[in-house]
Amino acid sequence: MKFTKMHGIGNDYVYVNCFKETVEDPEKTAILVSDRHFGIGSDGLILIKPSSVADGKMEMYNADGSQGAMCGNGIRCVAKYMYDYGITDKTSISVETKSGIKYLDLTVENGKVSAVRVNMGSPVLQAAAIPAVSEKETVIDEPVTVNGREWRLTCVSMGNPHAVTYVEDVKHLDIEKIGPEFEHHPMFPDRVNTEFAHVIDRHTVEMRVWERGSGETLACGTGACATAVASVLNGYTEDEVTVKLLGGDLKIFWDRKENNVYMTGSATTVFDGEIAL
Ligand SMILES: N[C@H](CCC[C@H](N)C(=O)O)C(=O)O
Repeated sequence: MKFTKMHGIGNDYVYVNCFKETVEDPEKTAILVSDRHFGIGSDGLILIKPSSVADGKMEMYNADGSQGAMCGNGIRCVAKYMYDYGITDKTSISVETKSGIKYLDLTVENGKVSAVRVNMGSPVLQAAAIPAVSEKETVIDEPVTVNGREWRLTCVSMGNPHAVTYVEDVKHLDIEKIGPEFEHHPMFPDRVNTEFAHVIDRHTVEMRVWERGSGETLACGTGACATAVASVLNGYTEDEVTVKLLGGDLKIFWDRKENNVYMTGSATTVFDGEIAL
């Protein structure tokens, strides 16, 4: 199987051009290629496919083989791949996802995409996509007990479920211990992506993330959007927020008039390869 290794500020995936290749069992393939010792090493697998309703289609799988409904860092790399590898020559494109069609604007430098701005759509505050709290309108103060202490969650869906909680110190967080306890908490029957955020000022938040199906990643695009929305809802920041992650920064703007969240960030190609499956 031919593939391209790419990352969005360190959130790395194996990308397969399914305009040319076919992946018979994407769940199994995701587990295999994601292994950082016996495979290629990645946070998961992303298939770039033709679409009947958009310029392309993104199908995303976490490292454990579970399918994700949306991937912010991934869709920026999908757009870069589509332009750099000649699938499209447009600099404003659409990509079909399990969470609807997303619209992207590409920044091209020396003939290659260097950055992408994504309209990530409207945040779902009713937590309809988060069954545990779906009866609530806007979930700002959902208490949950993890690791013997109570945490305050702001639950936001960006097409996939996120629980944002605020901490004083993200650096010394025992995320390997508490991350899985949030991910598998009974209040989230579909599991959840959890963001541990610290507000730096009214335009800046730093954050670490424990992703559903992949564990701690260096960055999470949908998680950065959820964190920005949660920070505005809690009155901590303005509508324009730089989210600082281990792998780099993402610029998030929640356009309250449109009720759309815009995410701007880089996309990087590492290498092309071929793996015998
Ligand atoms: N783990 C996520 C999918 C990947 C999201 C993340 N890598 C991003 O950049 O948005 C989920 O199962 O909902």
